[in-house]
Amino acid sequence: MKIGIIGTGAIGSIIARKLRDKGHEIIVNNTSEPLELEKKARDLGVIAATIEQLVKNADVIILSVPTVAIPTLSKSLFQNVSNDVIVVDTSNYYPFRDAEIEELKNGKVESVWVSEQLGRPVIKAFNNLLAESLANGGKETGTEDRIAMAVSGDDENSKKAVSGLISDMGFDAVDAGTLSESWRHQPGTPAYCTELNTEELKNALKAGVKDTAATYRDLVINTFMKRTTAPTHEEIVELNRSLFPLNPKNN
Ligand SMILES: NC(=O)C1=CN([C@@H]2O[C@H](COP(=O)(O)OP(=O)(O)OC[C@H]3O[C@@H](n4cnc5c(N)ncnc54)[C@H](OP(=O)(O)O)[C@@H]3O)[C@@H](O)[C@H]2O)C=CC1
Ligand SMILES: O=C(O)[C@@H]1CCC=N1
Repeated sequence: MKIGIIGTGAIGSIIARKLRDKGHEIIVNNTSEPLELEKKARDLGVIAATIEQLVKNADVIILSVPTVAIPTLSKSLFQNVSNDVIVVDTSNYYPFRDAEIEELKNGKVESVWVSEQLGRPVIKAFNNLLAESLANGGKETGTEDRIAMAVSGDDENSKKAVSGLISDMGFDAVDAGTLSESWRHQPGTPAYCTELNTEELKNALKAGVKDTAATYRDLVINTFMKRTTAPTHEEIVELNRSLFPLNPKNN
């Protein structure tokens, strides 16, 4: 497929490399000047494009930027993009990092808000695994205990297509329902950054509680901010798992 990735940070870069390796044609954009963007694209082994070229030429557009950057995208960016083009949102909202966004602080489902900002439907995916899991946790289809990733949205065919890309990256995809249900894999839920297999993730998605998610999200951040050293990947996964006593992967 022809895949446009907006944002070449931790997540955009990992997705670009992995899907390139699976034979997809990847075009990327970020906020850098053209020469720097070209260099980034060369390093990733993909093609650089302006954001306008990218949205014009991709079958799937993966938006992988901080939440706070989403309202800064041009309101006309997707105006002439066909409805057949799938837009995927990888974002997670962290108030301490992404500024105060009243609607999100008041509980609006994050990807519903993103969809409203862009003025078109989105599929939510690639948000409930840490960069380290995405980079190194992938396994071949059918491998025992393959890590699963949640995918939500309102169009079944789009979810199937994105699930195929998730599998290409080495993960099982679990359909988490409609976009309005996608809070079930936001930060602070049992499905978030807990590295579960398919059955476990299905149960974790069911067990989520919307009203407590923001409190758990902030508890994790505050716990790590009190430390003088950065947490390891294992420590982040362990703390997220420990928030939910029923997590089957708790020690
Ligand atoms: N890190 C993680 O473990 C995970 C992160 N996420 C979510 O995915 C998203 C991306 O995360 P991550 O990769 O870590 O973020 P980074 O900060 O590493 O990268 C953000 C990227 O977005 C680009 N960018 C910002 N604004 C724009 C814009 N207006 N137009 C084009 N590009 C833009 C930046 O460009 P430039 O390079 O020029 O600065 C950069 O390449 C976030 O919403 C995050 O919450 C989801 C799962 C896990
Ligand atoms: O979305 C994010 O940026 C965060 C970082 C740790 C997990 N997800």
